[in-house]
Amino acid sequence: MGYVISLANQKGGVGKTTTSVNLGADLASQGKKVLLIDADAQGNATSGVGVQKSSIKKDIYDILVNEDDITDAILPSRHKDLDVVPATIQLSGADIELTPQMARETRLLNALKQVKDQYDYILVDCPPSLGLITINAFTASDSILIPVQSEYYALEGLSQLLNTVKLVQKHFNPDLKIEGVLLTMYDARTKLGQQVNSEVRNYFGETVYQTVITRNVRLSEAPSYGLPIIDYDPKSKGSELYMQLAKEVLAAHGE
Ligand SMILES: Nc1ncnc2c1ncn2[C@@H]1O[C@H](COP(=O)(O)OP(=O)(O)OP(=O)(O)O)[C@@H](O)[C@H]1O
Ligand SMILES: [Mg+2]
Repeated sequence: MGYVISLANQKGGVGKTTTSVNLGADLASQGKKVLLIDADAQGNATSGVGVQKSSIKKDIYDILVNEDDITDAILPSRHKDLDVVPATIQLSGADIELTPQMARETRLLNALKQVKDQYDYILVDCPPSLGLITINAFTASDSILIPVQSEYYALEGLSQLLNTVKLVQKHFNPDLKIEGVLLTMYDARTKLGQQVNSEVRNYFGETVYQTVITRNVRLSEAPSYGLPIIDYDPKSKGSELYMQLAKEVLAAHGE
């Protein structure tokens, strides 16, 4: 049965998509069957795994708003054992369109029931907001992985995020857990980086991964080639670190 992990933080540009794409590809490289769900209208996870816009017939908007069959939206990525449900700019109107609809929070949960047993892990790349799309992701998830950028105000907004988790636990998904907190774009040479690292560990304790993702220019280049880092530059530091993260995630699941 597929284990569903949402990658979420309503702060923009903290590494949600980079982590979704690379953790997804690395779990697949470790022999897992992975489905990556792009739940952001920017469609960065979609292009990041090499899916061409012209090959998209249905996308996550059709699943959430029209309740179309999710199997019609799933596409293979260029990485073995990594499939994707793409997103397009269409999704930008979904929050407003969903608002007056029935069972608007459980659309993704219901859609995933159909394909859950075909995957080991399902990763949902959330948008930088706590709106209905993120609520759908949390309602459908077993757990949430929170990327935190090693910058000033790293912890800002996290209490709001945790509050949304609590609301979803209360109303829709009592078993929702925090999978882990991941420090991203870390620069060990700066005092600030070290400070944020210890602040985040003080706040979240054991939940923070041992693996810390440092800044690595290869990680920012890979998406423009439509490749996860393991295919773009497997020997890079970024690739090594995301593989380490994948192993840490697997170990936490007893694998
Ligand atoms: N470890 C890293 N080293 C260098 N660049 C990185 C790293 N992680 C992410 N980036 C770059 O930083 C930018 C933001 O990352 P990403 O798109 O993963 O964040 P996000 O949280 O998904 O953003 P959004 O909130 O807009 O969806 C991207 O250009 C990405 O390539
Ligand atoms: Mg993103």
